[in-house]
Order: sequence, then structure tokens, then C-alpha cells
Amino acid sequence: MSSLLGNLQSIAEQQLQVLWQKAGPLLQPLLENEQWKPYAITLGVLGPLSYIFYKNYIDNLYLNPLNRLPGPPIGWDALFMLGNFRSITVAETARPQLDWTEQYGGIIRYYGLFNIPRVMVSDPELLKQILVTHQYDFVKPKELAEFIGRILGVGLLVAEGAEHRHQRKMLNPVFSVNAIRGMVPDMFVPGKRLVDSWTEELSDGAKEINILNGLSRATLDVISINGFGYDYASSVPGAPPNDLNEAYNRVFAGSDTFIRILFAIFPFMRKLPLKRNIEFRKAIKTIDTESMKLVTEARKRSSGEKHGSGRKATRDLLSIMTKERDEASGEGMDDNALQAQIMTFLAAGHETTSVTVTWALHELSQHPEIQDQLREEIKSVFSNINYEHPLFADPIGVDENELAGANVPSFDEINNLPFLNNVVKEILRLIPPVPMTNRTVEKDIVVGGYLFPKGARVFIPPAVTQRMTSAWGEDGLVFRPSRWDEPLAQAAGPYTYMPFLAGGRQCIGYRFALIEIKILLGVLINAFKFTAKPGVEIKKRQAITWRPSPDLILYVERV
Ligand code: HEM
Repeated sequence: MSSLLGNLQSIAEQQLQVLWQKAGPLLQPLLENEQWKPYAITLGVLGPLSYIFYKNYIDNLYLNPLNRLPGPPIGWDALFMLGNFRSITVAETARPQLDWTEQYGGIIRYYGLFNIPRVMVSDPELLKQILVTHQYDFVKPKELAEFIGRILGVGLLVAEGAEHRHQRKMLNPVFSVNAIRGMVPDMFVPGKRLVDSWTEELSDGAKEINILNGLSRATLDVISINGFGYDYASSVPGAPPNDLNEAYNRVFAGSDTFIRILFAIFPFMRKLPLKRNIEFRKAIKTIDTESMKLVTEARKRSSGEKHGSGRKATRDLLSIMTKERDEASGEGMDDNALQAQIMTFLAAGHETTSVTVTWALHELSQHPEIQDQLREEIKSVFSNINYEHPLFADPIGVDENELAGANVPSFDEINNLPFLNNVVKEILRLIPPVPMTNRTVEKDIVVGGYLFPKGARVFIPPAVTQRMTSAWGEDGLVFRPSRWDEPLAQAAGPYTYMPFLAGGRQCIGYRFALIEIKILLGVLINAFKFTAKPGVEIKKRQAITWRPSPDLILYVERV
């Protein structure tokens, strides 16, 4: 929804801006002359109407070079400037695009609101060029980058060009295999808390449990402990709300849809002294203050200084970042840069992982035989953990050399479980948390023989490339982890199987995410049996990520 509103707002703003630039200087003198004023007003009304007609019907539907690409017809909806919007919104996200790809091929155009032509690319060769060779000519949409940049600062998710290249170079070592290896023991802590919390709820046998709620708290703790070296403890039963997380949710979850539409159409409303605006600004201030506190604490931790709570572990992303130095200049990241990155990691890494595990449990509840097979495989590795170890009471206070005796499986032991690996790959294929991303074309550019005009919106759809018949066969829409032992799936290249995208902007947190998902899934499957509620159909709803709708409620019982 937020991206739709962002689009609407930017389209309206762009059209008004262009109009005013062209017509403003002509109308101004006429409006000041009493005799010409009525004509100026008539012109002021008819002019924009003719422009809107020209732009949204003639230019978008006939003159724009994207019209030469194959794609679905629009019919009468064109008259109401709806483009293919109705087909797109009535069906499940990405489903019409998948059907169009099967019908028209690896590069298609369809029309958005105001009949604006969109391009969608699923051809691996073209994707490679867009995501690697020309990655900085295809940039993130400006309105999204500006919104996120205003709140969180310009972190890796929204930086472009040289700034992005620099940040990426500084941050790559922070997410190295070795760094992630060191985080594995801490990642077990929120999983264990979730097991305790659900076990408490189940005291009298099997019960219905809201899966995403619990997992969302667990993944928030994973990113807080392993990302910031701070324990929100939100998955501990009865934990008080956390200021930073509350403020963060207020900013990104926002208010109801009607208010958001109103604000998108009338951006000046953001500046009025309304309750919503005051709370929004207060929330941004809280994010700023609280995240800066985390940075200050991490600096102390990394310099070996002990303080109040006795925190000493330095195996979190933030502590590692404080020690990174630029090769050329020898400079480290300043406090504002660190702050922007940690908030970026929270934005990018919290919900994506919780929905992945939620969808995995949904599919496993639909396929009990696969669930049993998985439990059988993981029990040898997940059953000997010593949950009495101090790590599980205070992950931040336990130093690297005090971890012996926790009997936590290692990074390699977990990754050597082939069926767990298949299950995780399969859920990220079938229900990628980011089903589609998009880019704006910076300047007119020809790629693979196709002209991408400046300003065009290009969609890159894992939900299509990961399910299309040409790459996955007839059962691309079926959850079948064993496909990963077969040649077809094994042959899928990086621009076909790309839940974390590919190229220069591939998810920097993918190793972190994969091991986190495996740990949470392993701990939960080892402790519980999950059964689907009969007669409930769970659909995919696109919010920031692909979420279950209605909420996923499963019968949960101890094994
Ligand atoms: C299942 C979990 C995850 C999925 C499916 C996922 C997916 C993605 C995708 C598709 C992108 C590219 C977006 C675009 O360029 O349009 C991305 C970027 C990014 N992700 Fe993830 N992500 C996950 C978890 C994480 C985690 C745990 C972190 C951090 C701890 C993280 C940090 C980032 C960052 C910083 C970027 C921006 C990278 C750049 O532009 O250079 N992600 N992610």
C-alpha cells in the first residue's frame, strides 16, 4: 500500500510540476491584468485538462517507446486511466504478471494507474545487465529513497552510485561467514524463548497459536541481539514494550489507509500541527535518540570499556562495524553512519525473516509427511542444546570464551543438514518475502536491444522468475523441497532463483538471514508439531513483505 501511495503522490506531483513549469510563466502576467483574467482562468482550467488527456492517453498509450513491448491489453479500463490496475489488484500479488510472462515472454509491459506503462523483466540475461552491468542506471525509486532517508538516514538500502559502492565495501566484512559464525549461539536464544512462551500457552494440550505474532517478536530479538548488541527481550513472556521498536512501528506502520491516502494526495498536510504529525515527529526523535544510545554503547563495548549492565559480547554487527576502517583513508564510520546502518538492518531484516519462517510452518502444516521428515533429520543436531547455560539468560553478557558447554550446533553442522536446506530454499522460492522490487531508469538507455526511456519504472519479480514453467516445470506453484535434489532446480541460475536479489545490490544480510531461518525453524520443529486449521484458506497479502491473510493460526502441540 505504501508504495502505491508513494507512486500516486509522485505521479501527481510530477504532472503538476511539469504543468506549472510550462504554463506558469505564461499565465502569471495574464492573471494580473483584469481584462485578460477570465481568459487566463479558462486557460488555466482547460490547459491542465488537455495536458492530462495528452499525457495519460496519447503519450502513455501510443507514443511511449515501451508500447512496443509485448504485454496484456487494457480494454475499456484505459478510458478511466486504470491501466491493468484492476487485474493486478484483484488477483494475488504477482499472479497476473506470472501469467503474462508465460504468455508474452521475458520482457513485458503492462499499464499502471494513469495508464503509465511499466516494464517487467524476467529474462536472466537482461536481469544480469540491469542488476550488474548497469546497476546505477537503474536506481531505487526516489520517493521511497527520500522517505526512508529522511527517517533513518542514507544507509545501504537507499544509497546510490559511489556512496553505495563505498558503504557496501565497508559493510561486506561485517557480514562475512566468520562474523556470522560467531553470531550462531545468540541466534538460538530468541528461538528458545519462543518455545518457552508457546509451551506455557499449551499447558493443557494442543492449542491454536498465532504464528506470525510470536515469530515477529523472536526475529526482533535476533536482530537486536545480533545486530545492535542489545537485548530487547521482546520474546520473553510479559516483556515491557520497547521505546525504539514502538517508535519504529509508528513511523512505518502509520495510521489507517484513508488518512494515508489523504496525506499522499495533499502532501502539505504533513506540515500541519495535527496529532498524527506531532506523534510522527516524536517517533522520529525517539528513533534518533535511542539508536544513538546503541551506537554509544557499542563504541564503549568495542573499546573494552565495561559499563552499567556489564555488557561485554562484541560479536554483533554494530560492534563489528565500529571496528571497520576504510582501506584507502583508514577512516571508520561516524556515529550518524552507524546509526543509519543499524536502523536499515532493522528495516530490512526483521519482517523478512519472520514471514519466511511463518510461511514455512504454513506449508509444513499442509504437508505433514514433509514436516515429519524434517523433524527426523534435525533432531540429531537440535536435541542436545543445554538450555540451562547462562547464554540463554543473558546473551549479551556472555563472552565468546564462555560459550563452551552450551552445546549449541555450529554454523557448519546446521548447514550440513540437506533436507533443512531444501525446505528453506523451497519456501524462499515459492513464497519469496520480497515478491517484486523495482527500479527507475536514470537516463535513456538501451539494454539487450531494448530502449528503456528515462523515468520508466522497471519491475524485477522473484515471484515470477522463481515460479515460471520454463525454469521450474509444471509444478512451479507446488511446495516440493525434494525438487532441489533434481537437475531442473539445480540448474536455476542466480537471476532466476533470487529471493535475495542478485548483483551489486543483492541482500547483504542473506547469510545472516539463512542461518537465522534455519535455527528458528529447527528449534520450533524440534519442539512442536504444527497442524493446519481445517477449512481456512490462507492468502498472500502484499504489505512491505508477502504476509499471510488472515493471520496464520495453527494447532500447536509438543512432540
Ligand atoms: C528472508 C530474509 C530476507 C530477504 C528475503 C531479503 C531480501 C532482500 C532483497 C530482495 C533485497 C534487495 C532489495 C532491492 O534492492 O530492491 C535486500 C536488500 C538488503 N537487505 Fe535483505 N533480505 C532478508 C534479510 C535481511 C537481513 C537479515 C538483513 C540484515 C541483517 C538484510 C539487509 C539488507 C540490506 C542492508 C539490503 C540493501 C543492500 C544493498 O542495497 O546493497 N536483509 N534484501
